[in-house]
Amino acid sequence: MKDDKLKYEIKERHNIIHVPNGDFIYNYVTEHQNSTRFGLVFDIKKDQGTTNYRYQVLYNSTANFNGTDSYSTHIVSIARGIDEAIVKFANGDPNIKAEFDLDLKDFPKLGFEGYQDYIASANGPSVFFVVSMVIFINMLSNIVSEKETKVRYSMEMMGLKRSVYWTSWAIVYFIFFFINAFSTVIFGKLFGYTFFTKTDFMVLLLLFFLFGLAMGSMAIFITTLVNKVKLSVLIGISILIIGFMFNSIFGNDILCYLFWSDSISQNWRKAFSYLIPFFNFSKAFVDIKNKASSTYNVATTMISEGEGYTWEDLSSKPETAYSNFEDTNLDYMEPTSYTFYYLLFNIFLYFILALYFDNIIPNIYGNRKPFYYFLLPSYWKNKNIYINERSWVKNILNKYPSKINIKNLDDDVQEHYKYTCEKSNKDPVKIVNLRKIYGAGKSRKIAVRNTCLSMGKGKVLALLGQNGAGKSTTMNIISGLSPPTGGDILVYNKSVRKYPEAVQSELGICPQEDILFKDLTAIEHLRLYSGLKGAEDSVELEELLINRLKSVQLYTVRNARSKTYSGGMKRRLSMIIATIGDPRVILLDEPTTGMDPVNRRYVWRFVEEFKKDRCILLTTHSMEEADALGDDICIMSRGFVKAIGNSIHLKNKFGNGYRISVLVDSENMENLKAVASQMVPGIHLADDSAGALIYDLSYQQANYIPKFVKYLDENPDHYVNSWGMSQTTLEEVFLNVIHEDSKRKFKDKKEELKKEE
Ligand SMILES: Nc1ncnc2c1ncn2[C@@H]1O[C@H](COP(=O)(O)OP(=O)(O)OP(=O)(O)O)[C@@H](O)[C@H]1O
Repeated sequence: MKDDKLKYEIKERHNIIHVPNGDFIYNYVTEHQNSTRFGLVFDIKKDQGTTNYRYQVLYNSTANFNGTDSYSTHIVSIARGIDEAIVKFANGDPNIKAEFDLDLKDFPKLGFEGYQDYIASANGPSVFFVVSMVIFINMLSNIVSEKETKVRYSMEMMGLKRSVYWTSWAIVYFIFFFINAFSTVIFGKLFGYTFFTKTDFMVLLLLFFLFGLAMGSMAIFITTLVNKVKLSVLIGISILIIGFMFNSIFGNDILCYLFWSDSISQNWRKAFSYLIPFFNFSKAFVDIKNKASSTYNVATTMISEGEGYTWEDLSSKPETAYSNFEDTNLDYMEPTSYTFYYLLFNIFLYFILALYFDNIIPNIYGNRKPFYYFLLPSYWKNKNIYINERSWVKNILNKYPSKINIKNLDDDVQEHYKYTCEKSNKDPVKIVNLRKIYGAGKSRKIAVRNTCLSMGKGKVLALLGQNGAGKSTTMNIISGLSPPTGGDILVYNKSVRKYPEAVQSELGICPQEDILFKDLTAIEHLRLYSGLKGAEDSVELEELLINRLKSVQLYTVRNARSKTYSGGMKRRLSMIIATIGDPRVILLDEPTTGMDPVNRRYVWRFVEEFKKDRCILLTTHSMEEADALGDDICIMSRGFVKAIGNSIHLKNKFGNGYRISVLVDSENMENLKAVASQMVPGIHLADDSAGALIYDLSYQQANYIPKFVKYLDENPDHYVNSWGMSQTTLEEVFLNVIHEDSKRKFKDKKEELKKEE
C-alpha cells in the first residue's frame, strides 16, 4: 500500500509538492529521511455554511541547523503565512467563516546508522596513526635501553656485528608491524567500517604495513641519537602528539589536498613526502577513504555509500579530489601509488641514516668513526689486520711520545717500560704510551698517563688502584669501547686503535657492572654468547657450558632467570661469560665484588686453572685476591703506573718487613720498650695503645729478629703476656705506594703542565 502511494505523480511548484494525503507524507519522509523540511496537512470541514480550516504542520527536527524545532522562527513563519493566506482567502466572503486550528507534529524518525563508520573514516589518519605509534615508542625504549644498560656493547665486545644487530631488530619489528597491519585490517573489516570493507585487502595491508615500517625505521634512526631511555620515550611521545595533531588537521581531505594545489609551494609538499611518514599515511588514507567510505552529506544530512577502492585505483589520481576543489587548481595531484613509493623511500632513508649515524655519533664511551668513514679505502677493502710489532712500537713511540718524565718513575716501572718496547718482547699484549683524557677545558681529566704494560701468556696481571686510578678506563680502551687519546695497544698483533673489532674477537670481558638480560637464564646467556662467538651447537659445547656453570656453583640455578639471582651469582655468571668462545685474552674488571668468601674461592680456583695459555688482566680492590691470583701486580695511582712486580718483590720493596705485636700489662710497658730498643736498634713502634705494643721491623733489621723472638718466647722478665708476628701484607704495600704518590702529586702536576706547554 505504501509503495502504491509512492507511485503518485509528484508535481513540484515553488519547491512545494502537492501530495494526496497525510499518510503519503508520513510514508515518504520515513522512506526518504532528511530530504523534506516541512509537511502541511489540511483538514478543511464545512458545517452549516461555515468552513473550518484546520491544518497540521509536520516538521523535521533531526537537522537542528535548519532551525526546524517547534519553537523555531521557520514554523512560526509558516503558520503565520498560512493563516494570512486563509484570512485573505476568506476575507469578504460571507459564506466562509474561518476557524484556525494549528497542530504541530515532528516527522517520523528511523534509527540513524553509520555515524561510527563516518567517524572512523573522518578521523582515521590520526586514529590509525596512533596504533603504529605504540610500537614506535616501544622500539625507542627497547633499543635505547640496550645502550643505556650497555648490553649492546657487551654483545659487540663478544663479537656481535653492528649489521647483524640492526638486522635482528629490523626482523623483530618487521614481524610486529606486519601483525599490527594484518590485525588492523581484519578488525576494521570485522567491525564493518566501510573504509575497510569496501577496500581491497592488499591495498590496506600494504598501507598499514609500509607506514609501520617507515615509522619503525624512523625509530631506529632516533635511537642512534640518544643514549637515555627517558629521553627516547619523551621524543617518542612528542612525535606522537605532533603527528596526532598534524594528522587531525591534514587528515581532512580539503586541507590534505591543498598540498597538491598551487596554493602551497610544492617544495613543502616534497619535503613532507620525503621526510614525514605520517604525512604520506594521511594522503593515502584520504585517497582511499574518499572512494571507499560512506560519506555524510551535510546539505541533505544523508549518509551515502562509497563505491569501493580496488588495487587498480592505486595508479590513478583520486577523482573525488577535484569535486571538492572547483576553484582550486590541483595540477600537482599524484596517484596514490606515489604515496606508497614515498613510504618506501622513508623506510630506506631512515634505515640508512640510522646505520650512518650509529657509526659517527659517539657512543657512551665516546667511541665513533670519522664522518667520512665510508670513503676510506680500508672500509671497503679486505684489510690485513695483522701488524708487525717492531714497526708498531716504533711508530707509536714517534707518534705519541711520552708526556711524563719516565725517569721519575719507580725503577721497576722504568724497567717494565723498556721491556714492553723491546724488540725481543714476544708477549701477546702490549700497551704502549697509553693516554686517556676525558673532557676539555675546566672539566678536562687525565685518566691514564702514558701507561706501558706487557702481559705474558699464562699469566694474570692484577691491576690495583684507588677509585678513579684509571683501571677501568685502561680496560675499556683494551676492549675497544673507549678510544685512546694517545698511544695504542697491540693484542696478538692487532691494533686496538686501528681494528678494535679484530681485537675484540680475541677478548673475553667481564665488565664492572653485570650486563645481563634479566629474562634469560644462566644457560641461555652462555648459549647466546657462544652463538655470538660463532660456536656451533653441539653436545660438546653443551657439556663445556655445564662444566663452566658447575665450576662457579651456578649449575643448580642454571634454569632460573638472571633477575632472580643475588649480586654474587650475577657476578659469577658475568665471569664465566667472559670465558665463552675460548678467548686468548680475558679482562676481568672486579670479578668478585659482592661475592662471599666461599664462592670467591671457587672463582679463584677457576681463574687459576683457566689462565693456562691465556693472558688475564684483572682489576680488584681485594688485596687478598691480587695476592692469590696475580702473577704480576701493578699498582696505579692518578693514571700513573706506580709499582709493578710479583707479590713477594713488592712486599720486599715497599712493605714494612715484619710486624711484631706484644701484649703487656701497663706497668711493664716502658720496661719492654727499653728491652726492644736495646735488642733491635732503630726498632719502629707503630702503636702502643690498648695494652699492645706493635713494632714494625724492616728487612734490614731481620738479623735482630731471632734474638728478639727468643726473648719474647722465653719471657725471662715476665713482662710479656702473649705475642705474635706477621709478614707485611699487600695491603700495607698498597698503602705505602699510594702514600708515597700523594707526596709526589704536586711535583708531577707542575712537570706535566710544563711538558704540555
Ligand atoms: N666517561 C667519563 N667521562 C669523564 N671522566 C671519566 C669518565 N670515565 C672515567 N672518568 C674519570 O677518569 C678517572 C679514571 O676512572 P676509572 O673508572 O678508570 O677509575 P677506576 O680505577 O676504574 O676506578 P674504580 O675503582 O672506582 O672503578 C676518574 O677520575 C673518573 O672520574
